[in-house]
Amino acid sequence: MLPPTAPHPDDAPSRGLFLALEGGDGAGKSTQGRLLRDWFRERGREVVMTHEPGGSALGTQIRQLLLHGDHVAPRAEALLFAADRAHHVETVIRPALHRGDVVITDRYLDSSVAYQGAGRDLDADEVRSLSLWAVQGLVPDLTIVLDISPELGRARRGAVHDRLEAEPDGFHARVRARFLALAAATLSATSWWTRPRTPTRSTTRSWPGSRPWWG
Ligand SMILES: Nc1ncnc2c1ncn2[C@@H]1O[C@H](COP(=O)(O)OP(=O)(O)O)[C@@H](O)[C@H]1O
Ligand SMILES: Cc1cn([C@H]2C[C@H](O)[C@@H](COP(=O)(O)OP(=O)(O)O)O2)c(=O)[nH]c1=O
Repeated sequence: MLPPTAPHPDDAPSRGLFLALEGGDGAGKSTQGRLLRDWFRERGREVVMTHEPGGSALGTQIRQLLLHGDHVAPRAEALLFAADRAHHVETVIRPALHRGDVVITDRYLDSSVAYQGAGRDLDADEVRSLSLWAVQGLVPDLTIVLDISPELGRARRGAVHDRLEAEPDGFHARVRARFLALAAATLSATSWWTRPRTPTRSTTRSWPGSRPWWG
C-alpha cells in the first residue's frame, strides 16, 4: 500500500466547499447535482459543477479509453481513474476551492473504492490509498451517497451502456454494497489524518420524485 502523503499546502481551512455525489449508475447524481448547484447560486455562491471521469481536457481522453474502449486490465483501470482524478484535482478542483467556490463533483474517490475495489477483484484499501496519493489527500467536506438497486439503475439508463454499465447485475450489487458500507462508516477511517478539521461525512436518504434529497 502507498504511504500517506503530506497534505497539500493549498488545503487551508479558509478554502471553498467541496461536495461529492456518489452512487450507482442512474441513481440521480446529475439531477441532484443540478439542484444543489441552483440552491447555492440562489444564495450568491460561485459554483463549479464537475464530474469524473472526464472533468478536464486530459480527462476527456482518459474517459474515452475507460468507458468506450476495449478491455482494460483491472489494475490499469484503477490507475487510469486515479490519473484522471489527479489531473482533475490539480487543474479544476483545487484552483476552484482556492478561489473560495463551491465545487460539486459527480463522482470522486469513493467511486474507485466501490467500482474498482469491490466490483473488480482488487483490494479496496489499496485502491483508496492510490487515489489519496493521486489527489494529495484532498477529500470532500461532504459526500452524498445516492442508493439505487442494479435493476432500477439499469431500467433508468435504458439501452445505452458504457463499459462499466455493461457489467452484470452481480458487479453492480457489489458496488452498491460498498457504497452503502462507505455511507454507514460516517467518518471515513482515512480522512482524519489527511484533514482532521473537515472529515468526510456520508449519508443515505431516499427522496420522492425529483425533489432535492435535502428538501
Ligand atoms: N428521484 C428520481 N425519480 C425518478 N427518476 C429519476 C429521479 N432522479 C433522476 N431520475 C431519472 O433517472 C435518470 C438518471 O438520472 P441521473 O441524474 O442522470 O443519474 P446519474 O447521474 O446518477 O446517472 C434520468 O432519466 C433522470 O431523469
Ligand atoms: C469516477 C469513477 C467512475 N467509474 C465508473 C462508474 C460509471 O459506470 C462510469 C462513468 O460514470 P458516470 O457517472 O456513469 O458517467 P455518465 O453518467 O456521464 O455516464 O465510470 C469507476 O468505475 N470508477 C471511478 O473511479
